Amino acid sequence: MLTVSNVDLYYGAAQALRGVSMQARKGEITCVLGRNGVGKTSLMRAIVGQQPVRAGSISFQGRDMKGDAPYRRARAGIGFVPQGREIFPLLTVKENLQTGFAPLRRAEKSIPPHVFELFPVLKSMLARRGGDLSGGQQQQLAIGRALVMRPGLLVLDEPTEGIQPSIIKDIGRAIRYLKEEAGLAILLVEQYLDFCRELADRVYVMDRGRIVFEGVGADLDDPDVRRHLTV
Ligand SMILES: Nc1ncnc2c1ncn2[C@@H]1O[C@H](COP(=O)(O)OP(=O)(O)OP(=O)(O)O)[C@@H](O)[C@H]1O
Repeated sequence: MLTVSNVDLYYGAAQALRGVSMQARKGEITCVLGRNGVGKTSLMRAIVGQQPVRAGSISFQGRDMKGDAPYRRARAGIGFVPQGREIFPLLTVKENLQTGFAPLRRAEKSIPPHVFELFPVLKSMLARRGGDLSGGQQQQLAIGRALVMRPGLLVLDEPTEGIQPSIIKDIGRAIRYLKEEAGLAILLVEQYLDFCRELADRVYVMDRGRIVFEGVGADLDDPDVRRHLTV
């Protein structure tokens, strides 16, 4: 389980997170929603160690992670699919997947079969360059690369952004499989409300650096919650 407690995060003098507390549990999908610029990406970057926090604590499976570098968190089981995917355009699909080997022990350096079962397109495109894939295929590759690290927690920052509906369905199906069959904890940032409502066991809504609502997927129909999400 991931536990974030009272986290403050600053960019220079500007405070992006204000006393943020939340949890993501094994076998559950936790969605973080909110308008543009409210701090969702900052929270994900704090969790995976890409952005230092000034106060508060972040623990995963009972271990304090706050001062740990990103590779240590990856090794501890935190996988990250960043906003914009950040795949390597000049490396092949296979090489992109193999970059996920970095935190693994020698005996573990293989691509788990469920990566190709969830995203068969990756298998048929192993020799293609990442940059030649469509946006949706790149998103599947970014998820596949995170799965190569055998995470216990998968953090996804807006996986449906700019993706065509058929691939959004595939990604939704994959996320549900990873929760139900692989027992992962899933933490998902989303702007796409219907996607969250369908998938989420637990939702957090952010506004101006704070968590302003905590509930379940069905609560997304509540007008008070909608108020925080409409521009
Ligand atoms: N590297 C940075 N340097 C300075 N300010 C930043 C930086 N990254 C984000 N911010 C600011 O921090 C605040 C929160 O941004 P963040 O990207 O976390 O929000 P978000 O909810 O993820 O937005 P979006 O939905 O647009 O991705 C914003 O005011 C943003 O301008």
